[in-house]
Amino acid sequence: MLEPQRHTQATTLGWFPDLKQLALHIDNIWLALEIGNSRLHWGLFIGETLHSAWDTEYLPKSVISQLAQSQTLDDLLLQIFPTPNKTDEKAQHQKHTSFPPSPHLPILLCERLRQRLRSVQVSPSPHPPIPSSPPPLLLASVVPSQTAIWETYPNVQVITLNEVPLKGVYPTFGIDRALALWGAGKTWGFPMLVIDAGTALTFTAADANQCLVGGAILPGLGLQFATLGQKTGQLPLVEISQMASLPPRFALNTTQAIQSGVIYTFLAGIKDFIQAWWNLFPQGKIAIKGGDRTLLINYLQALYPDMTTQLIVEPNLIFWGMKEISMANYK
Ligand SMILES: Nc1ncnc2c1ncn2[C@@H]1O[C@H](COP(=O)(O)OP(=O)(O)O)[C@@H](O)[C@H]1O
Ligand SMILES: CC(C)(COP(=O)(O)O)[C@@H](O)C(=O)NCCC(=O)O
Ligand SMILES: [K+]
Repeated sequence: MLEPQRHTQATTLGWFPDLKQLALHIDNIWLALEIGNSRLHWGLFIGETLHSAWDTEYLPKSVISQLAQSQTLDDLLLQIFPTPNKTDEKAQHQKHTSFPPSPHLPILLCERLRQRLRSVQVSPSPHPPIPSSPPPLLLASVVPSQTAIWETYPNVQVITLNEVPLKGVYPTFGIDRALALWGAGKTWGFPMLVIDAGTALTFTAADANQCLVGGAILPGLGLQFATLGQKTGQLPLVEISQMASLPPRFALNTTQAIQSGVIYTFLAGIKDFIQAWWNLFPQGKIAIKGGDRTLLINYLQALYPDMTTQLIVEPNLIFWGMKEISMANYK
């Protein structure tokens, strides 16, 4: 399987060839926010470089209105990631769930950036300007109630479907699917199929002409377990985290029977879509994203190793799509 280093690692400041060049970009810090049905996905960009990416839970309305008052980037990042005091560090960490990099990384890196910039002479000003009051926020959301809350942020631009140059889309097509497909295709080429293992599992494909072929939507892994737990009289709520390895297919207890039913049909369904895709486009590429991508890839690898080597795993596809759109807007 390909996990391209260039994209999946949070780019460190060292990525910039020299500090003067970095200083030129310091005014060009912007935040990308994708609102999914489970949580928020954040990207911190310096110019065209994705500097870091992380996930948080939905933020309360009160925090969002405070963000609008932020005078500096530090203020803003502190709102998104309140600095935990020593006693409730663990609680804070759990509240602001994230994958690595740590939620504090942007703050630490911004501080490091400031320190380094202070030591660089950049004409005409000895201290290059630090971005003032809320940096631009590029927003893509599939949750209208959340979009409404974030529209109160002063420097927000909500991306709509007509800004994504993908051809042949239908009016109710999800902006997350459009951006992920666009980002993947622009990065690795078309034809492209994106599999998003998020709240919903989605398949979304475009042909060599960058035209939507179509796709499919079904309940994601978490939703499948949750629905069985919630909508039946005597099935327990099974958590994904309880499944340390593939369960026996023919299970002899309830928990494993649920795990087996959900996971084996999930994987078989994905395999079937992949094969159908390759029947249509033998050279078609496939990229996988979403909160359950790692689990999925590990199990796909165990069951169908040959197929898995051809999959591109990339959590930040939507941010590549957003970057393309923002670059096009500036041209
Ligand atoms: N800390 C977490 N919070 C929520 N979901 C998580 C977390 N870690 C892993 N997941 C998995 O991610 C899936 C949701 O995927 P994600 O891409 O975050 O959703 P969305 O983009 O729809 O908000 C869930 O099925 C869950 O199993
Ligand atoms: C299918 C989705 C619910 C997926 O959302 P997610 O699981 O990523 O939160 C979202 O893309 C959406 O609301 N789409 C609109 C319908 C469509 O794409 O046809
Ligand atoms: K998503």
